[in-house]
Amino acid sequence: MSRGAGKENKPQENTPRRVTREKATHKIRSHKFQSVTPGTQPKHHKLWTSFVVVIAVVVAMYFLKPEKTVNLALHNEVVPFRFYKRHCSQQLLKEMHDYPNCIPKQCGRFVSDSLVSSEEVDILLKTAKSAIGLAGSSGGASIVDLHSGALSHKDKFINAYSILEFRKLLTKEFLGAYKAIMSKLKESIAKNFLIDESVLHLTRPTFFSKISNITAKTVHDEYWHSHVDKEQYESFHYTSLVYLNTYKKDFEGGRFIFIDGMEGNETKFSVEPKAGRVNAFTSGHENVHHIERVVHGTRYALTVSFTCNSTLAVDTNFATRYND
Ligand SMILES: O=C(O)CCC(=O)C(=O)O
Ligand SMILES: [Fe+2]
Repeated sequence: MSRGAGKENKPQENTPRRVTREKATHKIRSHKFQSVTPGTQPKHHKLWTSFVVVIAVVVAMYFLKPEKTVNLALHNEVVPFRFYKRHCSQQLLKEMHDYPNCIPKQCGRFVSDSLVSSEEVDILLKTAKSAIGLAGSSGGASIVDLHSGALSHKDKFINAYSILEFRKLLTKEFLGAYKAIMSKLKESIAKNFLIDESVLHLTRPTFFSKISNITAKTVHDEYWHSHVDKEQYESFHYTSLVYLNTYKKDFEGGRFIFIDGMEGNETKFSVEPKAGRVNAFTSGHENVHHIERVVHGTRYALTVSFTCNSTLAVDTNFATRYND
């Protein structure tokens, strides 16, 4: 371990290392009570110093080891399509037992910048800003779910459909873009997880989110905890996210992070949000994730969920009755 000790007790040919180490230890012990001449440092002190330094470095390296973060998609690159395969978790397979045709033939995650057009993103972002702007959480995270009408308001939720201005936001242009995006997401999820599209159903919550660095006031504002979507939202089997604005340009922090592996030996995969980018994945334990805290600016996204359970399906024609 210590270079000094190695030199001083250089083992003879055929001398087992263990014996040599014992000698070194003995030597150190036998010097224990020797007096020290001021200004000089006895050899055993040097040995101890080196030993302590080496231990400190090893401990520091263990605790300060650089996090293994792989970039799945950077904000300043164009990702036509990128798939990262994962083994399906046992929990997900067990839970999907009742929906055999809906079980993914491969689990994992994919990112695509080519599914949603910039015109569609503009329409979604404009509506998300206006809708959440009608109320909004007093903490850092607000949502509006178009299907249930849940809209964050201070420290609770109100029904957005009770607000006339909200209903007016559901224009034909917006609903057309929303429906088109839903069907592209569904098609792409079915294609990439190798299932038939007919077994997938849009479900809720499917919602716009707005995140800023305002201090959390309730648990609903604490968006940064790592979680499994299947546990957080029971209806989810497949999750997709459409980012409506861009990391580094519109906000700092707020990257989406997949966390693979056991605690202490994790590998993280980051997806940097970018306007129009889709991030989709199977909703089980194979895709534990969290959002990094937003430290500056405002992040907007749309969470879209699909279920295999047809009794939990929601309709994209949800708003037509309010819009005639
Ligand atoms: O907005 C995101 O990037 C992720 C949101 C999320 O993890 C969730 O809604 O469960
Ligand atoms: Fe999530």
